[in-house]
Amino acid sequence: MEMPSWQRAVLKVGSALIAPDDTGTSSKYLLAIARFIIECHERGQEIVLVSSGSAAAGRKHISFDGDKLPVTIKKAMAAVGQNDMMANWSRFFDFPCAQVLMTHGDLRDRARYVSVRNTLRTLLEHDVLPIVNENDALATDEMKVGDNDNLAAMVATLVDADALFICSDIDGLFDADPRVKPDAKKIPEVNEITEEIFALAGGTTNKIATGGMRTKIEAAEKATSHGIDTYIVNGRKGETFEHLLQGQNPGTLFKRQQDPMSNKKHWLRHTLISQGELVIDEESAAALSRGESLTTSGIVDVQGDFNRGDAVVIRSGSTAEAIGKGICQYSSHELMHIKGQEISDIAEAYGYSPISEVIESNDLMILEDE
Ligand SMILES: Nc1ncnc2c1ncn2[C@@H]1O[C@H](COP(=O)(O)OP(=O)(O)O)[C@@H](O)[C@H]1O
Ligand SMILES: N[C@@H](CCC(=O)OP(=O)(O)O)C(=O)O
Repeated sequence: MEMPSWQRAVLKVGSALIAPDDTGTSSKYLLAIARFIIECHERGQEIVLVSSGSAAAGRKHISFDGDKLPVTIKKAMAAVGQNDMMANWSRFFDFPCAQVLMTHGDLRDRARYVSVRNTLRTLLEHDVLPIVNENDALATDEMKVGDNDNLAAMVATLVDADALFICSDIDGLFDADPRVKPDAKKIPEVNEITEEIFALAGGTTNKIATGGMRTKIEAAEKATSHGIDTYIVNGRKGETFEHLLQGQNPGTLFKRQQDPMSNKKHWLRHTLISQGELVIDEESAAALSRGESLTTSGIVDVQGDFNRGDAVVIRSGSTAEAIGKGICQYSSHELMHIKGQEISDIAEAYGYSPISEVIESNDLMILEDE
């Protein structure tokens, strides 16, 4: 099946390909992937590699026999294995590789997001292969993306890629997990990612992997809504990369949406994690869908505990539906006092003139925009 052409792609490689057993990194599957990267490089197509496998590689240095890997052990494995993983990749290329480690903290802060974006773009301009991973050794639960499928989708939007290739140990998305149902059928193309598509996904059976199929579909949802074609392919098969080089889809293609979201709206929707909720009245909901800002007077209720600058979900008081998400200029504590009031009344009651917009239209994404 023919695939759309692309100029810049993010290639995500899972742990099962980097370190397939307990003996550390292996070149078994990487050789074919590296050849693909080199061929793309020679054709002038740009690649950003998102590589898992630091923890899997670190198993060789830090032994652990139990069933459930403690977080501290996994972090230590990641710290030592990251080095091996980078060295394993670098030896295949005669162009330089750059290690870029990030956490969700670097992506949800707009200034840091722009800074990472500039670094990645500069590396590409200078013909360096960026190799991205989550900074597992340092990331806390609150700070991490948690899986490299979603991280790869965020990186793909960061660098404005036109394709995302997720290389796993399976031929694509099947109508059930083939390891559980051997007669499951592969789905070559997905035009729209619906709840039914998510329902097909099972978890992973690999102890050291993170996501399973669900996080790959989440990644596809993020990337396709930014106009990026997303593929799940089998990185264990050399012919996968021959097909890709010939412009043939060897796995599952999730087709990009025709009207992709702007960069900032995409970041708001898919990168920022909301810390609370604002319930608003009907009049305000109508104003928001006309592109206006959210003001204090339309807020009926405030839920959660958030600070100024945090993202919040906006919910309609009449239908209880989530209608948008935005960056809030007030903390939840402040809003509890001033919700439902006109700005002039607040000024009179509290003796100061607060900012009239609780969420500026610029910092707001309405779900019906998608
Ligand atoms: N519907 C499905 N189609 C294909 N694979 C699925 C499905 N549901 C669950 N899986 C499982 O997802 C696994 C791939 O995810 P994972 O182990 O996290 O790999 P990676 O390390 O490449 O991220 C497959 O080996 C398969 O067992
Ligand atoms: N950042 C982690 C990998 C996380 C992850 O998503 O793993 P995988 O499911 O194998 O892609 C590591 O390098 O070990």
